[in-house]
Amino acid sequence: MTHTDEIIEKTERYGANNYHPLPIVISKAQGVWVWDADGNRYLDMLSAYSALNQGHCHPRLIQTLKDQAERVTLTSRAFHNDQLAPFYEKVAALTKKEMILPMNTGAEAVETALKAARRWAYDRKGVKANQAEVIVCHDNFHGRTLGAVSLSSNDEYKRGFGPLLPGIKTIPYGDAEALEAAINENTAAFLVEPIQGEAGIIIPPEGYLKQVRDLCSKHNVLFIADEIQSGLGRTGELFACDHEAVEPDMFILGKALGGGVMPVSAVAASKDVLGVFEPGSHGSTFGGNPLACAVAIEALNVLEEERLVENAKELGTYFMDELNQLTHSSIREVRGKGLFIGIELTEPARPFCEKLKEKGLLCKETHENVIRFAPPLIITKEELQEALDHIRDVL
Ligand SMILES: Cc1ncc(COP(=O)(O)O)c(CNc2cccc(C(=O)O)c2)c1O
Repeated sequence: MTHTDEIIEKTERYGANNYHPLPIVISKAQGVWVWDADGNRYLDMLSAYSALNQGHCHPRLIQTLKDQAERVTLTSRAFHNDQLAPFYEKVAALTKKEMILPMNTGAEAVETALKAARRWAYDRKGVKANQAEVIVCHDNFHGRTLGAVSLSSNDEYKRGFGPLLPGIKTIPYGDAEALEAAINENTAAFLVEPIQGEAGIIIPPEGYLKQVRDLCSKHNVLFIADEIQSGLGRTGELFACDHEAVEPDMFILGKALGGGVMPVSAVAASKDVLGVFEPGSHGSTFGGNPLACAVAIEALNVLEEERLVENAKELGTYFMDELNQLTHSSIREVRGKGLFIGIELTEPARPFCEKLKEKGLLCKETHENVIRFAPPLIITKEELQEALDHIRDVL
């Protein structure tokens, strides 16, 4: 039995069966590369679903982690710490928002956004108590907590977890008319992924985000952009909303905000929105901890100073052009923006992901028949060409 086999056997013996991972055990990682327990090297084309935009174990992030870990790691919010204010300042400048609320996971930030939107509806918009509604899109993915799965249209995410949150309306993605029809005087917010990730890299029609912006302004509804997966350079712009020069009322950030080193998420909005929270109304033990904040500040510095957004735009265009020349009969569509790309097949994608793994390329199927490619944004053209060599062998 190999070391890989031993690890997988123990995982299956003790671990809850809530994932179906590829049969690979990663024991080392650096940049775009990972190594399995038996010393085989792979090109990571998934980036932990866009949490590793800066690449694995970025030296600047590891050094920041070590330095901060020797100073202070956690204070709770019962006291100030010297990393939180600089984190606030950095994220506020990045999002052009007045106020930030720090959390840890993406789902926690989504829950925060839902609470802020509902309270804003009651305290600022005058919606009657417990009547606030939030509009979301079919095939959304906003996390696995009970509030987040209440938003989902996917039964496998919801079965057996009821009763779920009331006050949720679901409309087709990309349909601005459906949004206007769903809005009423109780609508607090429209929560949307500017590009849907887990649905299979679904890009809305050109102009959709601008229509959303105009409708939400017209009807005094909060436009909340969940940029946890699409943000921080992934699509070739800083935020996916930037493709249409649209400013949402609220950004939800996560994943690469922590540089793939620490769980860090945040909600960014105006004082009018995030000012609805008063002491004791919301919080988190680890939210805004100094270790996470120090790493997040450096993760954003790396994003800017290593020009990762520009790299994603330039290499994303190259990658898409090359993928569009594939001729495999099972390819239905190649779609994406920047280095956020999906190949939709006419058959299950899993076997192709397993073949690519055998070639030394790691990716994962999403929604059964889509292969998603989302490499770290530090990837070079030469590394992308190596990935393309493997992809051409399989597709
Ligand atoms: C758009 C979006 N919003 C919220 C979340 C939730 O973030 P957290 O996972 O940090 O709570 C995501 C997460 N995206 C995502 C993608 C693929 C797998 C998984 C998984 O739960 O294993 C999660 C996401 O892609």
